[in-house]
Amino acid sequence: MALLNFSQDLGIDLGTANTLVFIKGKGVVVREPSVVAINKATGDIEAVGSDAKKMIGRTPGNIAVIRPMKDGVIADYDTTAAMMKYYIKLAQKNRSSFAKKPNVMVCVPSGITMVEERAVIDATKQAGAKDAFPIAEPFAAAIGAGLPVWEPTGSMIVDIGGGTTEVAVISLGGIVTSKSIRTAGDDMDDAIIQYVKRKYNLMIGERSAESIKMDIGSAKVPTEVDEMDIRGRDLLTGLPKTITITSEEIAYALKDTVDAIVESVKNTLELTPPELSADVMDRGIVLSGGGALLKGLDEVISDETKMPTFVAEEPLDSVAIGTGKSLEYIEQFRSQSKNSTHRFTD
Ligand SMILES: Nc1ncnc2c1ncn2[C@@H]1O[C@H](COP(=O)(O)OP(=O)(O)OP(=O)(O)O)[C@@H](O)[C@H]1O
Repeated sequence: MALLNFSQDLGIDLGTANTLVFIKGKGVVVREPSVVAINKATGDIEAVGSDAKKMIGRTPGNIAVIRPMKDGVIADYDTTAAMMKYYIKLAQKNRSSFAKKPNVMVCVPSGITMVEERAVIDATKQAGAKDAFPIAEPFAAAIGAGLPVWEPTGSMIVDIGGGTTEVAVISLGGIVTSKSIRTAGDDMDDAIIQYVKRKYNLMIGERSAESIKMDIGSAKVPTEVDEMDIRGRDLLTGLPKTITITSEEIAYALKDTVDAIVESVKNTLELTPPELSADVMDRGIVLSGGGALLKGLDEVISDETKMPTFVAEEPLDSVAIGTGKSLEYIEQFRSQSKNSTHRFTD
């Protein structure tokens, strides 16, 4: 019975774009979009994750597709709790009915307010956690990217997600300087939508904008120009129309967002004590999160800061892996943080 009665603790990357669940000993077992489709009449959940994401922009009037997280924090509490419950169940599908509720390490942006953080803790408990421990996202990302966060040396991480970009310099198990801006991948998609609308009078959806970004998007004007056909609704005639767009145009559309990200990295470096800056100079800046996959972003950051810059090995999984690895320090989190990341980030 003792074996059946064990609890399998979880690490959760509750992201604006994607939610990932990590189980100790197994690694990342759930990797799904943070999207839920709800029947407006009954309130029932129709689909969660990739099935719900496919419905974006394609639903009949009675179904609403919701992205319950915005800018890294909970925008729709009940839907977030329901989504987490679904993913926790999915992660534990072979769990014994005698197993105890899991403790959950869940990431939150470093710029989160106390109220926003409390909502994440409560939603995680409502979703089935025995106890929930918030961990600052850049700290988790740095652990997941394999940086030596516990050592007396400066490690710099830039985590670019869907809703937030988190920049932090970490040493001796704590965040020394950090900056969290609510500008990231979603803003890139929006910039592409606005550019196509302004230049071509063409309305495209957020899923199309995201695939343009992933296929031909880049942080700087590319030396070899790519082209892509995109379809949308002509705002003048109201009819469907196809246009061809170039990677040069997309780099131009993304410029303001990329500049904001670069600026946040520079601001953090300016506030970093000199010894730690010297460490970062030696070891380089590490980029994580899906936004790190934007072509040329590492080069632009390196050019602008004059620091070597690398993309983490599995940028989309770094935060989840970090929350999972932190489960080993759960007692430390329990006594030190008393459920607040603010002690780690202040
Ligand atoms: N190849 C790619 N090129 C550019 N952007 C990409 C690529 N792959 C994924 N992305 C973007 O990465 C973002 C999602 O990253 P990630 O899953 O790390 O975010 P998140 O953790 O859900 O968000 P947040 O940390 O802000 O809450 C999306 O905006 C997605 O479009």
